[in-house]
Amino acid sequence: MKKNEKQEIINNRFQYSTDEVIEKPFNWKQMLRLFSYMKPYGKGLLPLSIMMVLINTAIRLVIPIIIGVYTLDKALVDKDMSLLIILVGVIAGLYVISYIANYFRIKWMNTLGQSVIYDLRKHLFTHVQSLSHRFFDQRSAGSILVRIMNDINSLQELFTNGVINLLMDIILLIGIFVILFVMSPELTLAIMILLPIMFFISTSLRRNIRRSWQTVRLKQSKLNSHLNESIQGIRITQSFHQQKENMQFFDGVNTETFESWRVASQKNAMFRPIVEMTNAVGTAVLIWYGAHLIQAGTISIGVFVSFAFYLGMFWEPISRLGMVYNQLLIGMASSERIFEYLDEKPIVSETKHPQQFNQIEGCIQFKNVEFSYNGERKALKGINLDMKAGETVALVGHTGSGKTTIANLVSRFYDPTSGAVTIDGVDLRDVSLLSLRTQISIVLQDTFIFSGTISDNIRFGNPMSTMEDVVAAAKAVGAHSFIEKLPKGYLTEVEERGNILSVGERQLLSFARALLADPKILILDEATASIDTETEMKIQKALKTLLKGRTSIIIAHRLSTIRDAEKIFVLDHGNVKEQGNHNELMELKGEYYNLVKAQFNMLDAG
Ligand SMILES: Nc1ncnc2c1ncn2[C@@H]1O[C@H](COP(=O)(O)OP(=O)(O)OP(=O)(O)O)[C@@H](O)[C@H]1O
Repeated sequence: MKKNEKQEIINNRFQYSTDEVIEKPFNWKQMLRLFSYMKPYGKGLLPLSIMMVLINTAIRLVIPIIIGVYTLDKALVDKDMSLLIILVGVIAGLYVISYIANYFRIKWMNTLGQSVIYDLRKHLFTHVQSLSHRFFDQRSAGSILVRIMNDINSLQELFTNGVINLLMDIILLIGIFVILFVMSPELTLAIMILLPIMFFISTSLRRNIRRSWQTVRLKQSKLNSHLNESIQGIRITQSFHQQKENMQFFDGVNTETFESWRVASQKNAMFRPIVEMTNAVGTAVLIWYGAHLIQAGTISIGVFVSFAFYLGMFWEPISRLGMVYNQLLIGMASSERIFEYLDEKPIVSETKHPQQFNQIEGCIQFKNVEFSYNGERKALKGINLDMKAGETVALVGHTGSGKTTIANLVSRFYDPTSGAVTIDGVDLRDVSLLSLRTQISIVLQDTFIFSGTISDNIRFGNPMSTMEDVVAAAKAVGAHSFIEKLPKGYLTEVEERGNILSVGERQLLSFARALLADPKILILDEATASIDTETEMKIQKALKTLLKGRTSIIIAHRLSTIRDAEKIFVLDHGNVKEQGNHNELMELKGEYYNLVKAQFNMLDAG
């Protein structure tokens, strides 16, 4: 294979659904929404910071007048030394006040900015946690991370410096303009003629820059998705010795990110030279036309000097406004993406007055339930299921037949496309989600273990339970003996995903977790598919304890584990093909019989 072809294959090996470019014009409504996060500080930090800004700006505006008009034109011309000393003292005093005001402005603005970022991140994370499974089906974990971390971080600069700089610069500009105009309208107009030219050049750059920053965000999101996936899948990568290829892909994405940054910051950098060029032309106009006005006796030397001071001060806020505008553009792109998540409604939502499930029997019914994940292919095609309270029900069927989908609907991670799922006769759409999920525990084959101690993991569904409860639950499901052998027993720290534990041990842990949560309904998805016979026997014993007194749905490929189930549903392409207990179904000599026989033959052959 040619080198290029190989690179092409590598470049296409991972496809990440990147966020589409959200291309909208500058949106005041959105800005207001963003700034509404400052509202809680509207009576404290915000007015205090604004006050500091006003003090600082007023001082900066008044100093050139004192220097030009009073020091030069009065004290020096009149040779009034005592006035000169007073004026020097006043200027020094004003500078000290301005430094102090500046200190507090920076301090308070930083606190305000950090607080806004804290609130926004909290709001976004709380909201994302409440979203339905479909939201997470459609997005990579990496791209969600980018929004909660990077997009919010990029607003930090805007809230700590941007907003207040904007205010300060606008006041400065208006102030300077008014003062200049009062001092000499002709000279002001001569200099200001450059403003529209500058405005025109900078606006044409704006759109361009905005797009570039959006591209940067997209590339970053792709990079994050790949990083996240690479680390999660590192074991598979290493076992298939694909590190080099992975690195090549990473390198490609990394280079794209770098390139997009380069382009965006290059465009960004063009603002300053434009401003400086205008500054130079402005100074030339001032010297040429100002000298002419002095000669004509229209303005004094003091006014001319004040003008020079103000002109020096004038371009600085203009150039900073360009920077703030960029921050606003980055902020716009980020906030659009943040608000897009915040506006996402959970597709599984509660009615206005949902019913509380406090004490339930646990009788589950599926009535003509049809369901499709994507609106195209049906995962369930109008099925009817009847599970009595306290019954152990098994779902079997070939891969993709819809078993997990049934479990998803019982937990109401999705709503049926048509038909209804009921518990104790109540449609799940009318039940409070919290009260429903408190009644249900799910044990997945790929048990998720969180970073923390073993006991924290068992306690996950019932954080208030005592250590005695934790140990009792572990003993009941046969997990106690292996936990005891761990270096620190129940206090042993396990990292994310529980890598130090075997699959069977993780499963026993999740059984203990489920038992401690004491649910009325238990769902075991493929819970015993990947363990050895000895562990399986242990787990069978544990299961007996676990299933007692609960309605249990077991999804298992190992048919031996469901022999005792009161009812077995055999699924086929989203339909219920057969139902009955083990003996009835064996007698039927249908699909179930064939499945059992196939598995028996396979074991025999093995
Ligand atoms: N999140 C999803 N988005 C889109 N389609 C999905 C999703 N989850 C499952 N499907 C599809 O729905 C169908 C039923 O899937 P389901 O997970 O219920 O099968 P299953 O019987 O549990 O399979 P297995 O035994 O392999 O776990 C399959 O065709 C599957 O491809």
